[in-house]
Parts: sequence; structure tokens; C-alpha cells
Amino acid sequence: MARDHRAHRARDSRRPGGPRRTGRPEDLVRRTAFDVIRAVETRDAYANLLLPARLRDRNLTGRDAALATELTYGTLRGRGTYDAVLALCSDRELRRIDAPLLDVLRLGAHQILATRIPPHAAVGTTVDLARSVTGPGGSKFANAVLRKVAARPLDAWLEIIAPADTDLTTRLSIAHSHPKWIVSALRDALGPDSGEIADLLAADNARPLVTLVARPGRATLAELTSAGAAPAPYSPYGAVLPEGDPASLPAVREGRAAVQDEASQLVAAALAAVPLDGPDARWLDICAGPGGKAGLLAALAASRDAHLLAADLQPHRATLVRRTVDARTAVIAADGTAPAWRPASFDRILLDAPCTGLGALRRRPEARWRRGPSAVAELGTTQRALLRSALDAVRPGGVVAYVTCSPHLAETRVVIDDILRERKDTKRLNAPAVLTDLAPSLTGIAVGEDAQFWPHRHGTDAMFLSLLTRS
Ligand SMILES: C[S@@+](CC[C@H](N)C(=O)[O-])C[C@H]1O[C@@H](n2cnc3c(N)ncnc32)[C@H](O)[C@@H]1O
Repeated sequence: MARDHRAHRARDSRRPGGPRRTGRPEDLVRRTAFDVIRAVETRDAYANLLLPARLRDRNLTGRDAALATELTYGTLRGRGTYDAVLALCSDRELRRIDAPLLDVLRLGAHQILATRIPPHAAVGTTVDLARSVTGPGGSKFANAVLRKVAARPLDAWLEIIAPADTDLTTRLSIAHSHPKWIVSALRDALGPDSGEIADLLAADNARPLVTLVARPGRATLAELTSAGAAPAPYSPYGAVLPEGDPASLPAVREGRAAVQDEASQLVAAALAAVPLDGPDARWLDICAGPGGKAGLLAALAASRDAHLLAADLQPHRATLVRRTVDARTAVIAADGTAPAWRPASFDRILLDAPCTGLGALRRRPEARWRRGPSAVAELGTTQRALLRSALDAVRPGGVVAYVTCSPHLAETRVVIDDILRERKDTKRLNAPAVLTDLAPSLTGIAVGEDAQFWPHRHGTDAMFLSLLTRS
């Protein structure tokens, strides 16, 4: 994690935390980061949803908003590394420190070790924050701990907390701030000899580019590029916005384009691109909420006179889908494992299954700390039930796309292998071939006949795609 921050620092002169011109209230910036971090801890809030709301409430914009975002996301991501440093700088075990004060210390450690904020300023402002959060006792303790943190740069700390003679998984877990079980799972998914795990973990800690999708028939790539975006490397509908607020683009404001990871675009587009014999008029998105892929599928369906039915178990998520798709798309709240539709009645089905989200750690900084490995088995039951249901709902000769935003083998290939063993009427199609027809420059995605995207290889989320058909 740390190495990334330093590389980023050298490259990016716009990095938050540099000399300030606005004279806006820095303490409100830190307080906002702290409040969001606490809400993530105490009430399972999502930083990417709560932070923009807090920035709006508190009227923080421009450099202040950028700094609050960097401090919030950086602290949440780096928690594992910072805790290892703090444990050596504190005379109290971390579990004996009041939770709010520990979050203040993490916020301070992030500023000291991974931003351009001068250490004395980082210590001073964090001690002030500790005083306002916990009173004078907490501020003295924070002062003592953070002065020790500031005694060494991150490189030197890493040599102490993650020494070269530690086993690889533990060392990478501490240095790149990922729980050990996630490092193990990602190593398994990459393959034991890949040698790419450190690059992957570093990519998980980097800020993703903002990628837009131009929904076909509703917006064009030219419209996005004329507004300052550049064509995305792979997706025929994708554009990368180098800076600025996506909502400033009329196409985004009007819902004709949207922010969407490039791999998410490609897996939805791949489902639509599989050649089919026979009818091709009825499409289903079983797990559609909040509606990113449904937005693209609905537009593709409309361009071919097909109809999409979008479903989600959660009524509020079905409502979000309704806001995304056009009026000709039907949206229902329904349990995909107890279908509200007739068997064998769809030509194309997307099953974007609920999963651990280990492929989207770049966007959800807190996600890595939220679930433990037991979630994988729990989700596996639902994933299999939904896939059986999808295969029942597709007509013979139709296609089901099984998608996860996780590369964990137990959520991807193992699920598909189990279902193929169980169902003699079902077979895999060649997903990488369909994807490379759409995006000829795409390489490094094939895992047998399935496809796996990677942040460090493709600059996308780690989406998995298997395409299945039944007789
Ligand atoms: C990975 S998300 C889908 C993301 C969505 N396809 C998109 O691109 O925006 C998984 C969704 O599955 C839904 N879900 C979970 N269990 C379900 C079930 N039994 N039936 C239908 N939807 C379910 C969740 O509510 C969640 O919205």
C-alpha cells in the first residue's frame, strides 16, 4: 500500500494535502473524514455513499472535498498497515484503546505516512481532533503515539512490520493492508506461480479512473469524448474521464450515460453478443439492483427490439433499477430463487450474483474489513440456487451469463464446475472468445473457457464471467 502512495505522490502534483490556497476549514475536513470512518465502523455505512452526502451537508468542495476524500479512503484502505505501526508505537494494546480514539490515530498515521502533509502539521491537527473527540487525556496519548509514528518514513516502518523473512502471505497482508484470508484467496485465483499478487494488491489500493458508459441508442462515445473523456481501452461503449465531476456531463445527468467500470460493461455486452439460433426477444436480469448492467442491457435490448425484465430481491434496489432503465423495461422486486416467471421463457439471462465483492476493493475501501471468510460459503449457497434457477428460466439454446465482482475461486469456477456436474443439460461457452470479439485488444482474461478481469492487468474491477447454454 505504502509503495503506491509514494509513487502516486511523485507523479501527482494535484495530490490532496499539498499547499492550500483556499484557507477553508481544515478541521472540518478532518472531522468529516473521521465522522465517515466512524460511521463505517459503528453502523456499517458505505463510505462511497455517506461521504458525498457529508461533503454536501458541510459545504466542502474543491480541494477541501478532495482532501476529505483522500483522508477517508486512504485511512480505511490502509488500516491494516497503520494498525501494525500503531501497535509498535503505543504502550497500550490496540484493542484496549477506545474505538473512536483508535480511528483518530489511524487518520493521523495515514496523514503522516502516506500524504504530503508535513508531519508536524499532521500530528498537531490530529491531536486537536483527538481532544475534540475524547478530551485532554486522549489528546496527550495521541500526541505521544503519533510522534513515534512520525519518527520513521513508511519504508522504514515496512522493514520492521513486514520483514523480508516473514512468509509471503503475512508480509503482503501487512504491507498492502489486506486481511490474510483475502491475500490467500487472491493468490489462489491468480494461480500459485503467477508472481502478480503484489501488483494486484497495489492496484487494489490505487484510485480507479472514472469510466463512463455511453448507453447505446441514448448517447454516443463522440458525445462523451467531445466533453473531455477519452475512449476507454476495451469497451466499445466506454470512455475515461480524466478529471472533473461526471455529473457535469449532460449525458450523465440525463441518464443516457453513467459511471460504470469497463469490465462491468464488457460482461453485460458479452451476454448480448453471444450468437443465438432462434428467438431473441426476451432477456432477464435476475439480480439487477442497483442497475448498472441493466442500464446497458436495456439499451442493447431496445436496439434489437428485445425486452428486458429486471428483477431484484430488495424492493429499494428494484426502485434504483427503475430510475436507470427506459420505460419499455419491466422492473420487479422478486426472489430469483423462487421465480416469478415461467421456466424456459428467456433467451438471454444475466445472473450478476451477490458475492463478496473482492474484485471491487478499489472502489469500496472498507469492504475488505467487513466480511470474513465465512461469507464465501454462505454466499455460495445463494449463488448456486440462483444459477440453477437461471438455467431453468433460459430456453434450450439460450444463454446465461454468470457474473461476480469477485475472483474468489469458490464464488467463480467452483460454482460453475459444481453446477455442470449436477446438470447434464448445461455446457460452458467460450467467454474469452466472445469478449475478444467485442474488444480485440483484450488479453490475459482466459481461465479455460471462463473469463477473469484483473485491476493490475486491465485497470478494471476483477469481474468474472462464465457463459452457459443448455439443451
Ligand atoms: C452484485 S449485485 C448486482 C449488481 C447489478 N447487476 C448492477 O450491475 O448494478 C447483486 C444483487 O443481487 C440481489 N439479490 C441477492 N439475492 C437475490 C435473490 N435471491 N434474488 C434476486 N436478487 C437477489 C441483491 O439485492 C443485489 O442487488
